[in-house]
Amino acid sequence: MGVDLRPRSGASAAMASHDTTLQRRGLMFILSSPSGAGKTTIARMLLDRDGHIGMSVSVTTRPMRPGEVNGKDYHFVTDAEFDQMIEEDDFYEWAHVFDHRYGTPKGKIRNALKEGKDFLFDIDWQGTQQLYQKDQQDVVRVFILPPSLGELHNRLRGRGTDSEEVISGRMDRARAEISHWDGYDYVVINDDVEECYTKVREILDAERMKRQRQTGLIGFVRGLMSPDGEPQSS
Ligand SMILES: Nc1nc2c(ncn2[C@@H]2O[C@H](COP(=O)(O)OP(=O)(O)O)[C@@H](O)[C@H]2O)c(=O)[nH]1
Ligand SMILES: Nc1ncnc2c1ncn2[C@@H]1O[C@H](COP(=O)(O)OP(=O)(O)O)[C@@H](O)[C@H]1O
Repeated sequence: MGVDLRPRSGASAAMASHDTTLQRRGLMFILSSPSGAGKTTIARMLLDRDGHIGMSVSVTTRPMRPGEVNGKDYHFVTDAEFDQMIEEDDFYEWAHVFDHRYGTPKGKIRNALKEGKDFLFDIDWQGTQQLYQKDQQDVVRVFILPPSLGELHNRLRGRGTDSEEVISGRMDRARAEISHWDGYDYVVINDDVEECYTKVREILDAERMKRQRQTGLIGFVRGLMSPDGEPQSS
């Protein structure tokens, strides 16, 4: 039997006009991968195409790469500045990665989550574990794998941002990083970039719909069950 797609009129149009966008809690969407597998590429696609997610910009002591922007890709700081931030308890988490330190600043994340804002984190497995221990209910962990180690090497070379020595250090660490795949909720292989993006996007959309994140659901269902049966959408 077909579905009636004709425009609605009268009472049925009024019934259909309820705003059923329910209030929800934001989430902390973590993307991790061995260096070169494509998490920065996927993160940028999400930021460009989804107006509801913001980036958690990490602080790092590593030098800026050509094309990177201070305050957008990272907050680039000296060792002394990083030490001071640790002392002042400014980090949610921080870790040594390669020869440098990286950390997630506390900023305004907690309050923004309550208001329904989502945050994207490009952090490694150590940071992921720390965030998960602090805030299991808000964290969604996605691990991106390359289709092969040969392709990973090609991508690191093709990116053109690291010397051969740095690339070989990153390749040496790739196996160790991949061994943490089972500490994640989802694992996606980045072969074709658009396909990978679509899968990551589907994960994000489904996680946003989770019952426990939809804080407006209780009021909505109470309204439905009230004598007049009118939903309340906050
Ligand atoms: N724990 C933690 N790891 C981070 C943070 N920021 C970046 N990283 C990780 O540090 C690693 C190196 O990052 P980067 O130098 O940008 O190299 P890339 O992964 O090759 O682009 C990556 O695995 C990032 O996910 C952070 O705030 N905390
Ligand atoms: N699916 C893909 N196919 C081919 N090249 C890719 C793909 N995904 C990413 N790349 C390229 O590989 C390089 C590494 O990607 P990047 O996003 O910087 O990785 P990561 O942030 O994980 O270190 C970049 O030059 C990027 O354009």
